[in-house]
Amino acid sequence: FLIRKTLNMHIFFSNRLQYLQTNCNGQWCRWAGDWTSHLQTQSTGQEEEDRCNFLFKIILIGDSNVGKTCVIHSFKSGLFSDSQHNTIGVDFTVRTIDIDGKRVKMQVWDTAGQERFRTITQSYYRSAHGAMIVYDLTRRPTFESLPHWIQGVEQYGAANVVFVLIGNKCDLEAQRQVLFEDACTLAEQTGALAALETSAKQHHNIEEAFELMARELIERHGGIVHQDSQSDSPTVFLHSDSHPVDEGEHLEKRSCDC
Ligand SMILES: Nc1nc2c(ncn2[C@@H]2O[C@H](COP(=O)(O)OP(=O)(O)OP(=O)(O)O)[C@@H](O)[C@H]2O)c(=O)[nH]1
Repeated sequence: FLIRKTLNMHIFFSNRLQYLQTNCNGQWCRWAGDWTSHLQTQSTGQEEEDRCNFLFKIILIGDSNVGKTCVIHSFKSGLFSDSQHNTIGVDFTVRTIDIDGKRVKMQVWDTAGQERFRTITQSYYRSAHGAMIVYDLTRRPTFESLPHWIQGVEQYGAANVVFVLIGNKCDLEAQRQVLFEDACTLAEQTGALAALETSAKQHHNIEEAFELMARELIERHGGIVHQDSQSDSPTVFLHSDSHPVDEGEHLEKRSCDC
């Protein structure tokens, strides 16, 4: 397979041989030339916030201090803080994004990377629709433990969970210990949807990572949109306590209390 590496290219799609290109500030991106991504930021009040077309649970896993919490904060608020406490157990945050006019609620679960929380965190894998497996590209050992994390997803997660590999801290280029090509190779070998490099600090590729996941999940769930009898807008849900399902299976419609 092709790996085209440019300075600004940090995302590789292992299955589709398509490339999302983005400049270093994440100002633009192009996916096989057919869409331009600028996630619209949402939430214009509680009522608006409560209405959504899809709900997906995404779990972030990976070694301690790779930047999972910072990635999530960056996604939620665009902010970065140098001083982060280690996550204890699990935590979650929610943000609704707009994908082609559909409101997609992303329930994002942050997990502790420390070994002592492993039993607790693994119990959350099962209900995740997508997993972001994060390593720190300035620390090679965090990349080398990815197969172990992937194995955990395969063992404890649902059969069809979508996962991506995320090399965080790409703002620290001078300290890089993992080549992007190595991540691409691993992504292809393990069936990951994509390999991406992000910087939570510079908010680089953060939106793109979550949008990529959302688009894939919508596609895998058939992109089926049922008409909600209560409103003009089409609404479809995965239960907030749902498990990932085979394509087109068990999509549930309900009022939005996600
Ligand atoms: N330079 C740089 N530092 C980062 C980035 N993301 C996170 N960090 C720093 O890396 C350290 C660890 O970040 P966390 O988000 O707490 O890491 P974590 O993976 O959630 O750690 P656990 O909660 O122990 O699993 C913190 O000091 C952050 O400031 C980044 O993109 N660039």
